[in-house]
Amino acid sequence: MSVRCTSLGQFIKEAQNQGCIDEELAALIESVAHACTSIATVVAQGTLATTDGVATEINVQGEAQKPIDVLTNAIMLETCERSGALRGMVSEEMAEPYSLPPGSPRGRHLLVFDPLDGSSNVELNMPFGTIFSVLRAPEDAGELLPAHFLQRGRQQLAAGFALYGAATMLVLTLGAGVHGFTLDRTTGTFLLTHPDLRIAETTCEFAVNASNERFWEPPVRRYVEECIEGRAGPRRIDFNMRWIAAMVAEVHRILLRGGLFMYPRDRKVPARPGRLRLLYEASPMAMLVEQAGGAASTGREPILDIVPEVIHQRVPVILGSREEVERLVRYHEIFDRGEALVFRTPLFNTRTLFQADANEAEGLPCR
Ligand SMILES: O=P(O)(O)OC[C@H]1O[C@](O)(COP(=O)(O)O)[C@@H](O)[C@@H]1O
Ligand SMILES: [Mg+2]
Ligand SMILES: [Mg+2]
Repeated sequence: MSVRCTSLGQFIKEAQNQGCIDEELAALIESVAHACTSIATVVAQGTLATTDGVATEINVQGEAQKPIDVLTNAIMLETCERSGALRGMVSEEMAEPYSLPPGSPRGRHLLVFDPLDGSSNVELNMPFGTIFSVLRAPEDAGELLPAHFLQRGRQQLAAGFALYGAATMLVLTLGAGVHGFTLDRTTGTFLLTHPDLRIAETTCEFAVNASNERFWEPPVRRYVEECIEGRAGPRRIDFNMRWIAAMVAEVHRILLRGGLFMYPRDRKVPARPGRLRLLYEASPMAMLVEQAGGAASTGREPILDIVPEVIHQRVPVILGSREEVERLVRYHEIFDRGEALVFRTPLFNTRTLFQADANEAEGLPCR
């Protein structure tokens, strides 16, 4: 059978036969894929899918909750609670964990998701997606508690996202590589079109919301400044920049052609350390990126090592091609040791001896 003919169902069955996943997890992944197919059908209707695109509520994040956020959340809940694989779910759109209704078949897993990532793109007909992560439920089957979801990213059993673009794709890891499936709309089946995705180790493309530059910490400012200086700067290479405003689409691009994505720590909202949520944005994406040979860090620790404190916790995110993430981590280390990070200011364009030496002294490759 050619690779292009392998369906998601066959792929999951094969993983089950090889002992990589059990029957319950297989059923859960099928349910998530089914939910994403339903969401793809709904969002393909564009603004016709909901009566209006105006925010109705403020969610637990303090962000405007649009009708399409509510609708996609309901599709995820209703489809996945029937899988027989779940004890409960956490969603970006719900303040508390969701317990299965009485009588629903129960299982030993927890599902965590962002039903619509990049919701500001919806009314623009630009790409957005759904992010999900699967955790093991604790053995004791008592009342479902938020604490049950507070597991390190390394404990994820599976993670992935659906991208609703011109084509709908499901990108998945079961802990052994990353595989991309494209929805065949004629049959409603996901087909394996991108097996074993690997992130290029080096890149000259980065993605960051540069309008936040004044709120960043010095290591991030130095990194971006060096990229922007291009061939004339210490990196000696011209970089390209992208910003789609949907993490799903940024990570998808990075899986296909390398790159760096970050939503770093900033001082824009001093009370929060980052914009993206750990459990259902940063952790699943970090698992995918690591499984594809890339790296994912806050700048100070690997995202997958963070022990969550609350279910809607936010963290800084820097992920993608390994060499670039490692460079940013080194810049954070230099800064945290109290050593100066010197900038060439655009106004005076000064190149200090320290900066020229610093690159060589740290062994940073000047390309
Ligand atoms: O362009 P901005 O406003 O900085 O925000 C973009 C970021 O916000 C997000 O859309 C947040 O996700 P939600 O749409 O789920 O709130 C990320 O996907 C993206 O990286
Ligand atoms: Mg999101
Ligand atoms: Mg969202």
